[in-house]
Amino acid sequence: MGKLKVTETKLQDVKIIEPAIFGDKRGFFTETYSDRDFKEAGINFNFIQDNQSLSADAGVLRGLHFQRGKAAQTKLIRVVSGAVLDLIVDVRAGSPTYKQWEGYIISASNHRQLLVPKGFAHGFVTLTDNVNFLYKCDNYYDAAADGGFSFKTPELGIQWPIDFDQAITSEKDANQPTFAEFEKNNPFVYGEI
Ligand SMILES: Cc1cn([C@H]2C[C@H](O)[C@@H](COP(=O)(O)OP(=O)(O)O[C@H]3O[C@@H](C)C(=O)[C@@H](O)[C@H]3O)O2)c(=O)[nH]c1=O
Repeated sequence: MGKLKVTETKLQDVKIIEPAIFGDKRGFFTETYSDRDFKEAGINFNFIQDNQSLSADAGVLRGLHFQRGKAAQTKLIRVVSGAVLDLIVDVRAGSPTYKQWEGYIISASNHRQLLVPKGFAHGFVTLTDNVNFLYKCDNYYDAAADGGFSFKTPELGIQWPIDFDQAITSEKDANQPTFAEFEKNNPFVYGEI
């Protein structure tokens, strides 16, 4: 039995990973990332950048984001304080789950990690104050390749657990193009990224 519990999701190539947690009277210990164990579990990426964001309040909404072209990123995300609803959309044209979305509760207490493949738009909304959100990426940040579309995407039927009037967002995210605009020049093709 491996140290990692890996669960497939309804979205093609998206996995939830739960490392072993060793609890005792002091608290717990866990290996949050072992290159060997992840590769043995079939999760074989060359993660080269680690990111952290702090969202001070519940109701912060970041997304929906991706990097285009050669700068596309696989992300391995987790939360070390608080809780989020992490929400991703498969935007790989030709994917069996194209345009499908799913939300996952990722929290400090459930120790879940989410593997977000290249060609997914990614975002999250904080469900608590003081969310420290960590993620590994297999490609460097490239401001020129940074992209996104609006979290308000009625055509995708996304159900965010928040009233958009209450969401705390960046200026950039408040002014992202619509999904329909994004789709006219969708750079992601299933099997080619
Ligand atoms: C993402 C990123 C941002 N930055 C800089 C750019 C900017 O000045 C500042 C804040 O950037 P943003 O507003 O884009 O940060 P944020 O809205 O938190 O962006 C992140 O959102 C989540 C949902 C993701 O999926 C990530 O890939 C990333 O897009 O940090 C870097 O230097 N390196 C990075 O890797």
